[in-house]
Amino acid sequence: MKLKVCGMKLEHNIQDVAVLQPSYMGFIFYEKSSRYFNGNIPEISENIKKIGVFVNATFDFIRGKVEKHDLQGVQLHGNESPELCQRLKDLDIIVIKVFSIKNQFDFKVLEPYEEVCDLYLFDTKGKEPGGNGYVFNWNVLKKYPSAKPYFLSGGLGPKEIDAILLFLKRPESHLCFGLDLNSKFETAAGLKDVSKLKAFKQQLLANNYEA
Ligand SMILES: O=C(O)c1ccccc1NCC(=O)[C@H](O)[C@H](O)COP(=O)(O)O
Repeated sequence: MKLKVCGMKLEHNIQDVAVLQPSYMGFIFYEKSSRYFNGNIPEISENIKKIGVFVNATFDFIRGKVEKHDLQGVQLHGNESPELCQRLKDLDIIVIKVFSIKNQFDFKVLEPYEEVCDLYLFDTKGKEPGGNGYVFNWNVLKKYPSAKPYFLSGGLGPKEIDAILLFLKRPESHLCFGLDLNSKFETAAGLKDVSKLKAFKQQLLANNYEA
């Protein structure tokens, strides 16, 4: 099970979280977010993929951030078109398209994205485009029609570990590729609590999920 720690902001905290070796780290390039990243990413292990998070940004803006920060992938949280996803995929980076869910979801909207992104991320629909801090109804994923792996996201925190472990035993989770962690592991916006992340990872490992 891959772990993605999203909404990293401060250099020392990035380095501390990197010690835990999450597979992915997310940096939010959306000015309205309290986790907006406007710094420099310190040297971290090459095993950690750096993912830029965007909301309805232009191709040139995204490419600029990919080049400046040597990002290995992008995560798109707005109404980005399949054409934009294709242009980004042509840069040879990982393209993660986000879809937000509450109690229902029309999976037909995935169809135009099937060929043009690498992974989906299912987040909770809320007031903000991301980082809303609560879970959606995972039963919706029982109808997931695609063969594409996805990240489960939205309000995942230490208190959700039992529910997550149960979910991972259910058939609809068989394409769940990773867990995306954010606000439930913070002491302040963008500042991750390393001990909470460490404990969460250990609980996954204890249940035989490589993380
Ligand atoms: O976290 C934000 O502030 C944010 C703002 C705008 C777009 C995306 C954002 N976060 C991206 C993520 O991948 C979060 O991890 C995801 O939305 C889940 O967050 P949370 O509900 O806090 O666990």
